[in-house]
Amino acid sequence: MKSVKSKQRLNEMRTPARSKQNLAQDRDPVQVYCRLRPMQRESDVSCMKIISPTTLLLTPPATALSYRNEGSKTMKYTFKEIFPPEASQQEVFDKVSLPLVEGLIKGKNGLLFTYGVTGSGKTFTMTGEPQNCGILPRCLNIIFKTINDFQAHKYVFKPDKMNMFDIQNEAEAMLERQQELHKFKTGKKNNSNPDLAMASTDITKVEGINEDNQYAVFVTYVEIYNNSVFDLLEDGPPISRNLPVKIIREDAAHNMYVHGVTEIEIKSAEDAFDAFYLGLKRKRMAHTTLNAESSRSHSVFTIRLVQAPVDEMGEAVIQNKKFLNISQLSLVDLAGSERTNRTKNTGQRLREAGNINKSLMTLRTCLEALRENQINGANNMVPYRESKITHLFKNFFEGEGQVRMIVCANPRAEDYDETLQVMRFAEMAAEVEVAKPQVIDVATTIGLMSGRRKANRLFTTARDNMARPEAKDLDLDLGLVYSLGPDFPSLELNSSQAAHIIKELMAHLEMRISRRETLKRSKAVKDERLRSALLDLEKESLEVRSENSSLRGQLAASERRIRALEERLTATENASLTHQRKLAEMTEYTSSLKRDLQEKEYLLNQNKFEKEKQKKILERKYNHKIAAEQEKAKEINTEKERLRNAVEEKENCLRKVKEALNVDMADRGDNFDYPRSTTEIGAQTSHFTPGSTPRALPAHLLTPFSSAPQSRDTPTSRRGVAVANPRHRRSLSADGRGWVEHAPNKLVPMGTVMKPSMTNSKIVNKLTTVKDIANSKTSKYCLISQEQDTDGELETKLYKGDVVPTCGGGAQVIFNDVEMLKQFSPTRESQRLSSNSCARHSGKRRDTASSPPQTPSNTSKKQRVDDE
Ligand SMILES: Nc1ncnc2c1ncn2[C@@H]1O[C@H](COP(=O)(O)OP(=O)(O)OP(=O)(O)O)[C@@H](O)[C@H]1O
Repeated sequence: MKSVKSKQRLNEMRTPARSKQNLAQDRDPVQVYCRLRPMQRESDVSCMKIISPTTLLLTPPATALSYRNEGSKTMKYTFKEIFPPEASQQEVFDKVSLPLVEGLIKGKNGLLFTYGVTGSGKTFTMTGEPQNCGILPRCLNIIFKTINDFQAHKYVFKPDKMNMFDIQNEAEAMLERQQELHKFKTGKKNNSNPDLAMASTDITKVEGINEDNQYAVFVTYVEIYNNSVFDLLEDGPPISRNLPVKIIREDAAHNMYVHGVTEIEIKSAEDAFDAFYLGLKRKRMAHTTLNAESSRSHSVFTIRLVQAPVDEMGEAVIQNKKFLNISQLSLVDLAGSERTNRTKNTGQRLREAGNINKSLMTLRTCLEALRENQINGANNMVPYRESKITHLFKNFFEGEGQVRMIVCANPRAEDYDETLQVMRFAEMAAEVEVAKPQVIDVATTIGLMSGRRKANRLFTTARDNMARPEAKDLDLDLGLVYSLGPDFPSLELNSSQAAHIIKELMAHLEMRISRRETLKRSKAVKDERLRSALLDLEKESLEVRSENSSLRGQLAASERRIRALEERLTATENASLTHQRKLAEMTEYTSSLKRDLQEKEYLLNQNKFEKEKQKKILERKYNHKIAAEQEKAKEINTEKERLRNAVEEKENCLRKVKEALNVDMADRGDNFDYPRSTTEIGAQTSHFTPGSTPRALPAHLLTPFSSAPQSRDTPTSRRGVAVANPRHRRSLSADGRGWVEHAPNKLVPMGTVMKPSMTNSKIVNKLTTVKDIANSKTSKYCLISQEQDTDGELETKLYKGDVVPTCGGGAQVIFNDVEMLKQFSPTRESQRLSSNSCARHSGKRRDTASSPPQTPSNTSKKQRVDDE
């Protein structure tokens, strides 16, 4: 009979659905929390104030509709708890969701939904952000942390497509795992998401897990859009316009479920995130296809935890579907409520808004009806079926479970009217009561002792340890496993087999009695052993105690020593502090010195830089000057070239004249022999050109008084035509530009008529300073010298040159002409003969083919010599 009863209890405990008899059960109100989001802009005005951890005050702004109707009447709303804008995700999770997860682990159902105006933070609260995850990822994390060591192998529990689960044995499960492995190898894609950073959130375990159960987690993710249910985890192509709409059905235990929904078995939090992100991705793709927005749909993520007890050996799951416990936690992110006339939506949006508002209104109506029924004991029909969302969660309100709601609110005044509606709904929802879930430990009802799995583990460890060589001397009794044997056989008494069943039962009971006796005996032996072990322990304990008291004495002495050391340490620390202070001062002083040094180094560098700059400027200037000098030298060369050309031209002219004269004389019968060429003339003139070879010039061009050339063979001489050489002036020829006349102190007066005279000149006897020639006025230089020739005649030479400024600021004299003045007596033969040598100049003698005219009046003769 006991077995029948336990069967009944098992059937009751399996699902969230409870029939009307639950009304008599303990009930809990729907727990409503409120979370305020931070204001987006500083200019936003808040219409809310938290006046206590549970009370919120709403003040209507002048722009609100309700202000027109009700004036500035403030409204107070009470919640289980209010989370201010600065509340963290962890805080919200700990207060709201952790108890639901604890319930789930213990086999209880839970429903959590976020409700609020669009943009009030529902999704932020439920899903969160990658680095600041919300309730959903935290739930997944903590569930897996808790059940990790007690998970069943994959496919041991398998959805039966009717909202229940089958249990497979290890071999079947392994076969399916292998098939899955093969599927993966043949290219099943991985949906891992980079946002999995959420997985790293550090969350501790939930306490109180039943260690004698094996667990498996299954998830589904559906979306309710325009009052149609879509499966977000369905395999296949991304959601298209032909969305397969799912229907809601009731299972054998009167639980509502989405028929044909994809339920994925999850083995780790990472797998769960993969599934969640796959759903999110499909949701976004679907919304893009449908041109919809995420806030326009309700999304429901359901975690189902299946647990079943392990057998008496503590190893495998008991292969009995009836022992399964299925608990579920549904996390619902409701679409944002809004007033259509405020958003001015049209077309598709208006339809969406209409559907959202309709489903939220249905939720409200259902809760109102429930509340009425609960308060007044009425039996009004609750219109769950009018909306998919209420239809799906009917069991939570009709059956057992914990229902929690987070009302998200944006405190800005703009949202006041919508927020007011949300608050009214929340107030009403908080009055609805839901039956407290009851959970029965199946194992105890069927006589299984707790700690089976632990015992099995210890047993296995001990057996493994015994196999180790160091344990061979140990006397261990692994003994019996304390179990009364297999399950009771079927106890259903029907007339035909009653005798047989009773017989079977008697045999079973006898076996159990004998087993009990054996166990008792074994227990007595073990008790005895335990007692002696305890005695040994007691003895050991006494020894330890005495040792302990001696150690205490030592400890006290040590403590005294430590105190003394501590005092010394304090004194040393004080001294150290003083030193540190000094060190800090010195460091400060050093750093100030360093700063000074750096400043000075900086100035030094600046000076250096300035100097470099100056140097560069000077170099540039100097280079300019050199370039100018070179330019000038080039000009001079060009000028010289021009003059040379002019001389050549004139030479040509003269040659032509000479030829003409020759012809003329020949006509007249004169036989006058002129030199044929300039080489015959022998007189050479050279311009001063640094590095150039002196060029030949006809002699008659070199002498100011040169007459027509006369042949030596010719007895008669004839005066030639005086030709003016523009370059070679005769006496008084110095032009008017600034001359420096450098003459010896005592010039011998010669009493000549052809006295060189230089106007605008400066006479110096000695060049003492550079300024004598290096100034802007001086451009010519003349050095006058007097010597005696071999005949004792006085010879005056004028070395003439151009003063050219140099780039260094000085001047150089380039000698380009020598004038010579010489007197001799016409009566002296020797003097006459030597007249030819007059054309000679120190080291550079010129031979003139023609002699100057031998006239008495022409006693003074001047010859020009171009010299370097
Ligand atoms: N408590 C909060 N702290 C910081 N930011 C928040 C908070 N609540 C909401 N937000 C921010 O506000 C914005 C809107 O939030 P969210 O998308 O969660 O609103 P919603 O109510 O889900 O909107 P909808 O109904 O349109 O989907 C997001 O950028 C989110 O990051």
